[in-house]
Amino acid sequence: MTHDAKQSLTQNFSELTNSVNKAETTYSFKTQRLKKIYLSGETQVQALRGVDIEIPSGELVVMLGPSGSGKSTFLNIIGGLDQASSGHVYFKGKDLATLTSRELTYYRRENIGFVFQAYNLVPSLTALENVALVTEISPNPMDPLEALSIVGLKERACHFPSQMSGGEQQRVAIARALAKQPEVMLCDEPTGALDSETGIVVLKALMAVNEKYATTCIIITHNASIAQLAHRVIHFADGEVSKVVVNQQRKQPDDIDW
Ligand SMILES: Nc1ncnc2c1ncn2[C@@H]1O[C@H](COP(=O)(O)OP(=O)(O)OP(=O)(O)O)[C@@H](O)[C@H]1O
Repeated sequence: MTHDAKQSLTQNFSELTNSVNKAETTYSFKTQRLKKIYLSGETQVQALRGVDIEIPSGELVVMLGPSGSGKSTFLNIIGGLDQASSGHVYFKGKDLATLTSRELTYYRRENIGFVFQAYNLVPSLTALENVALVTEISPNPMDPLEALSIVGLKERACHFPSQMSGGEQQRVAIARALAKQPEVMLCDEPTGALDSETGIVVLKALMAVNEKYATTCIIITHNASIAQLAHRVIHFADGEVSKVVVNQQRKQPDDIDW
């Protein structure tokens, strides 16, 4: 695609999201009757059974629920990695279902930072180069070194992934997601592979991102203690939201029992 075509698409999407009803813009996401059915041979799996939820901008949200309750499916759909079978996802008021696949690519690239349990760093690139990979294709990136500094790794910028611990590699992955200055960070089990001490450092990095940039952070975890850090806790059960709890008091990562 030519540079002009890219610019035009980017502009179109910005116009789409900027032209939304102002009342909607305090929410990063709203979903309505969101359903997802996976077909596996002759079997149908109802992963989401009609999820209605609002996720306010700037919040740190934790999603809890048993294995298979639909958390990752939900995250993948709101992140534009997968499509719902029916229902709606509104990002700042704009229905994702109306976007072409190309617009969806721009939506993901410009608005969403992904962090997964696997760090997915390029082994032959330094920490700084891994972060710079993303900033090179982002319209509004921050300096990669600044992103590394927010996660406490400025001094490790020239190190390769093999020279870093799991927690450090995950912090590089967070810096990489953060460096494009996304509206939202979607984190699927970001501490799943880490011991408690390292996990706490990673959670501190995510909280720093949420506080410093008001980035909406949505974190899936199996560790119920992590819910104490959140503004809002969304419980999933059997493809539905079973409960939403707004924490009146939040804890700091150092104060939770892992
Ligand atoms: N690509 C797929 N094809 C078929 N079924 C799928 C697919 N992805 C997920 N599922 C099924 O959908 C349901 C919800 O899965 P999902 O991964 O969203 O749950 P989860 O709450 O994230 O689980 P976990 O905590 O184990 O990651 C499960 O029954 C799962 O087996």
